[in-house]
Amino acid sequence: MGMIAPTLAQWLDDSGMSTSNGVFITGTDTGVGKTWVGTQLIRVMRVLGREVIPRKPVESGWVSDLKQTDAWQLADAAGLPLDNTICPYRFTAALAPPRAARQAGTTLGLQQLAATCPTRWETRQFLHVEGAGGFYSPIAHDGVNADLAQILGLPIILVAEDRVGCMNHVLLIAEAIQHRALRLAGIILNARQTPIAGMDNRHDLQQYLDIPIMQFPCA
Ligand SMILES: Nc1ncnc2c1ncn2[C@@H]1O[C@H](COP(=O)(O)OP(=O)(O)OP(=O)(O)O)[C@@H](O)[C@H]1O
Ligand SMILES: C[C@H](N)[C@H](N)CCCCCC(=O)O
Ligand SMILES: [Mg+2]
Repeated sequence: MGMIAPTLAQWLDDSGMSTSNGVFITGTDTGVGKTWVGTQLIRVMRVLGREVIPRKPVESGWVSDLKQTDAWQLADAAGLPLDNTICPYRFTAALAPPRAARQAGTTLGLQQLAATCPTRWETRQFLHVEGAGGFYSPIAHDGVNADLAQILGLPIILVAEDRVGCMNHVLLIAEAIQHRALRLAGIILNARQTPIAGMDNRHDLQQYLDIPIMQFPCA
């Protein structure tokens, strides 16, 4: 994280995150780096003096090796042990949460997921909520990630994999966020693989979006 931290701290300022009460982290897809980026964001928020309250309201694809779970990684970044408050709904099937829940013989509603998050917290604290999958992925039997973001009313950070094809996904989601009158605080273009020569999605997207866009390097 060493190299990225100062840039990330600046980006958190530009996006208003460093003074926000929290964030809903969404993605253009599953596996784009919401947890990867999120853990680094949490660590920088702590350096900036905030106490982070991590939440992964539901995690499907839950594995017995706890350190591989999103919930454990978010808790660890926040300096907390993993407990049931951080991620109370855990399903082993690596499917969309409502289907994974059904396979486990239960159902999961949006209000149950919203209730995993505090309704009040202190100014020094920062609520970090990671959704499941992408912005329009179903997250409960009665709604998609966007609906949960709307109930929580938190500003949104959109994570996309920095590759050819991501601009379409980013712009579609930016429009959906605007349509729902939510606030898109910033975008992170995460290079899970070495980007191909000549590509500059940050520059190109910035022609369309007046919000801070940051690139995350491939580790
Ligand atoms: N910049 C990066 N460099 C190298 N590996 C990365 C990078 N970003 C993410 N990864 C790896 O890619 C995989 C997917 O990332 P991550 O789990 O953060 O995605 P996600 O969006 O949180 O997925 P999910 O929808 O399951 O929550 C992980 O194995 C992670 O370690
Ligand atoms: C199992 C995976 N890693 C996520 N937890 C769930 C992703 C659901 C995506 C559903 C979809 O948009 O088609
Ligand atoms: Mg994740």
